[in-house]
Amino acid sequence: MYPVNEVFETIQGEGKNSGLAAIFVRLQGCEVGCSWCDTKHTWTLDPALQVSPEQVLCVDGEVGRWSHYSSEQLIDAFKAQGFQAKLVVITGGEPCQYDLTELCQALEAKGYQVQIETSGTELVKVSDGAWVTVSPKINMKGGKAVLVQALERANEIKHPIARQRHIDELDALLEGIDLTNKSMCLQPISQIEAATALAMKTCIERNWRLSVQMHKYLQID
Ligand SMILES: C[S@@+](CC[C@H](N)C(=O)[O-])C[C@H]1O[C@@H](n2cnc3c(N)ncnc32)[C@H](O)[C@@H]1O
Ligand SMILES: Nc1nc2[nH]cc(C(=O)O)c2c(=O)[nH]1
Ligand code: SF4
Ligand SMILES: [Mg+2]
Repeated sequence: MYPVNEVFETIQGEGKNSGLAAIFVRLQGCEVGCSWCDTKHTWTLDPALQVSPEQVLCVDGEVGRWSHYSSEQLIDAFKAQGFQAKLVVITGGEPCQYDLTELCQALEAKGYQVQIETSGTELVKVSDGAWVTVSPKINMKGGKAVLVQALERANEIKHPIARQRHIDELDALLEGIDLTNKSMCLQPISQIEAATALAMKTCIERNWRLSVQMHKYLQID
């Protein structure tokens, strides 16, 4: 069973899959504590905020409520909601605090492509076919060996940046990691103008991809 904060269908707004229709499954719980996190309501698994399964089948806003779901119950819920998307994005919170292998396999058996959004602070336990996006949280919980496992498994590295220091930290982190076949993205933190300008400049220099959190400009979830 997985603690689910919200399930909704929208357009993937980040990374290489930007623009694709996607079902989002947001798992509750994260211990990393990024100061600029845009989903702080997912940090705590508060027993007082456990609700019935039907209540998480819509966007949460900022409440932080959650309910337990098995893989089969999630797939049944997608059907009951009439969702059409073929991409399922598992995010959080930090989804990799849970072993996601069985969930990925159950979704893939039903024909879904699975994408995982993770911080690299926990070992990545997913199916071989899952598209893993690592948004590395440097100098935070987890430690170097865990982060290296996540970076090596990553299909995509999507780094949130505001200042040059963040790019320098990423470069140091990626030393020794084989980037062949990895999609590289820079994502400006919180639509800050200077961050966006720096991300664009660096993406042009390096032939990387700009990820602007399209959903925030579109004012959708
Ligand atoms: C909310 S996190 C959940 C998944 C996982 N905990 C992680 O950090 O990758 C989803 C994505 O949003 C990014 N993010 C969170 N807050 C942001 C912000 N204020 N500006 C830009 N990106 C942000 C994260 O870096 C991550 O790529
Ligand atoms: N539309 C949309 N795209 C997203 N891509 C990653 C998201 C996330 O919160 O992990 C996210 C999200 O919250 N909404
Ligand atoms: S790791 Fe992800 S969910 Fe956790 S605080 Fe950082 S951005 Fe937010
Ligand atoms: Mg988000």
